[in-house]
Amino acid sequence: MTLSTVPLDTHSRNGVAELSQITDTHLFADREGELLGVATWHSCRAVVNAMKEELAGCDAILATGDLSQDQSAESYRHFVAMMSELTPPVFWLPGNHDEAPVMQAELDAAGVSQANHLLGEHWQVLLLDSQAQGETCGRLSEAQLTLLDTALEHYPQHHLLLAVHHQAVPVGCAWLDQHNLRNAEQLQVRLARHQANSVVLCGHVHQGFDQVFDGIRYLASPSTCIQFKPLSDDFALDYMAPGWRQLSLYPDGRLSTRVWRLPPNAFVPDFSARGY
Ligand SMILES: Nc1ncnc2c1ncn2[C@@H]1O[C@@H]2COP(=O)(O)O[C@H]2[C@H]1O
Ligand SMILES: [Fe+2]
Repeated sequence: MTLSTVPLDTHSRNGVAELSQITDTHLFADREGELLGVATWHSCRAVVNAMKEELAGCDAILATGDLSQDQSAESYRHFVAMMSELTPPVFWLPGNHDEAPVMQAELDAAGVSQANHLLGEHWQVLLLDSQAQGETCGRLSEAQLTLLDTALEHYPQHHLLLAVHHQAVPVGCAWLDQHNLRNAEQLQVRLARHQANSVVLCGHVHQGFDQVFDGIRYLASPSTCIQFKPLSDDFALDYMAPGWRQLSLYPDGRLSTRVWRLPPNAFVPDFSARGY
């Protein structure tokens, strides 16, 4: 496994790289398929429609896993069909619900980039695979950690946006934090040695999150379908609407970001559900 690098062209002003993140679409082969009362194709459709309005100047879109709920080829085709409506190139990594070979085949066939490293003038974006076969939690293999080592060795002055499906720090939901990135410290020791800024971006937790631990900023983002309630020990859904994240990467290493959401009460889930 080697770095597959593509240029991160900054079409926007003053060398600022503009990215968007879409995550945890949980699509089914059947467009009417529901996850806890939310028809995930329809909620993803609505998010993508809303995203389109905000993509002017966007340089790349990051899809951070759990794209499928049923691991079907058709579910990935639905994803690709929606992404093909967007102008910026899309880059992806797998989540615990994904079936990586099926996903890879479908995304390859559709020409979605397999690159795992985007290199701009001041920033690099690295997409890592944290899937642990058959498990809900995540783990970075030696091969994935080597990718990180290589990126940091080759581009020590570049600020790093590291995208990975699982959360590397607790988000404060006990039931979700048991499904975390198990060897997060392997990542953290490497980022601590990096001379430039590091920001870690994940999906998986279906909620907005933005906190700094030991000088590293950790971001998580809403799903395009169901949302999990922040700071709940037991499984709990949230009233917040589906959404996505927008990120601006500045030449001096600053990163500004915001979460966009559909209007309140769009795609209300079944609040009696206790899990899936
Ligand atoms: N009630 C529950 N308790 C613990 N884990 C759960 C529960 N319900 C679902 N999960 C798992 O937690 C995961 C969190 O997000 P995912 O979409 O990856 O998939 C979810 C399920 O695999
Ligand atoms: Fe997940």
